[in-house]
Amino acid sequence: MLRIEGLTKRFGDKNAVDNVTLSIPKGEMVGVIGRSGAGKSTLLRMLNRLADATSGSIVCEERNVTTLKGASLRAWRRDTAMIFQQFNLVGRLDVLTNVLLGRLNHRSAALTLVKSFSQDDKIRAIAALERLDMGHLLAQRAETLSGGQQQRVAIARALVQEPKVILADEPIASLDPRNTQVVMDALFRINREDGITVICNLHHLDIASKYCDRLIGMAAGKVVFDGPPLALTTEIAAELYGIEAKDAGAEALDALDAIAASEAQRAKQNVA
Ligand SMILES: Nc1ncnc2c1ncn2[C@@H]1O[C@H](COP(=O)(O)OP(=O)(O)OP(=O)(O)O)[C@@H](O)[C@H]1O
Repeated sequence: MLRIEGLTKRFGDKNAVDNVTLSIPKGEMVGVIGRSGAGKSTLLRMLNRLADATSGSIVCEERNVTTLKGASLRAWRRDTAMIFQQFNLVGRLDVLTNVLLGRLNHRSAALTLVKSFSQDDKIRAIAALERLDMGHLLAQRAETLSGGQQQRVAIARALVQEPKVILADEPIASLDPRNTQVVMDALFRINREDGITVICNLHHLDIASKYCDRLIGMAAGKVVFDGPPLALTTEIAAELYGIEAKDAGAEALDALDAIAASEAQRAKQNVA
C-alpha cells in the first residue's frame, strides 16, 4: 500500500502538484489522466524520488519515502521502476546489455563499476525479453529497433529490477496504435500475473479506461477524479480535458460513449 498525503511540488509561484492525497493498494493498475501540464509527470517523479516534494509525504509499508537517503533511497528506486515516453535505452548497446542495466542496483558498487553480470542476471534478462517476445533480438543494437520494440526492452529492463511498483510516464505517447496495444497489453499482463502495482500516466482516456482498474484525474495539480473508469462522467471528462484542447475533449467524449457501450454490453450478459 502506497499512502500519499498532502503531496505538493512547487515551481516558483506555481504548484505543479497541489496537496494530493491518495492511497494505492498493492497490485492495482492505475491510470493517471489529465491534459498537458496537469502535474502527472511531477507526481510520478516524486513517487520515484526523481523530484523531491515541497511538502507532504509518501509512505510505503512503513517506509517514509520522502525522507529516504543513501542505500535506502537506492533500494526504494529499485522497488519503483520507471518507464519513460522516450524509452531511455543506451542506443549503441545491444538489447541484452540494456536489460542487464536494470540489474545494476542489485549489485555491489564494485561490480557495478566493472559492469560484470552473473549467469543468473543473464538468465533473468533473457527470460524477461522472451516474456515480451523480444528474445530473438537480444544481440541487436537498441538504436536499430522500432519504438514499440524499444519500449518492450525498457519494460524488460524494469522487470529485472524486480520492482514492487512500475511507474510509467506516458509509455505509449510515441507509439502507433498497434504498438500502443502491444505495450499496454504487456503492462497489463505484468500487473495481473506478477501482482506488480502499475501507475501509468496516459493522455488517452480510451486507453486508460480499457486497461486500468482505477483512474486518477488531475487538473492544475489537483486530483479532480478518483474512481473506476465507469464512474467518470461527461462533466468530469470535460473538466479534465477542458476547452483548451477540443480534440482531446472530443476524444474524451468518444471514450465515454465506449465506456457506456461496454457497460450496456456487460449488463446484457448479466441478464442473459
Ligand atoms: N522543472 C520544472 N521547472 C518549472 N516548472 C516545471 C518543471 N517541471 C514541471 N513544471 C511545470 O509543472 C506543471 C506540471 O508539469 P507536468 O510535466 O508534471 O505535467 P504533465 O501533466 O505531466 O504534462 P505532460 O502530459 O505534458 O507531460 C507544468 O505547468 C509544468 O510547466
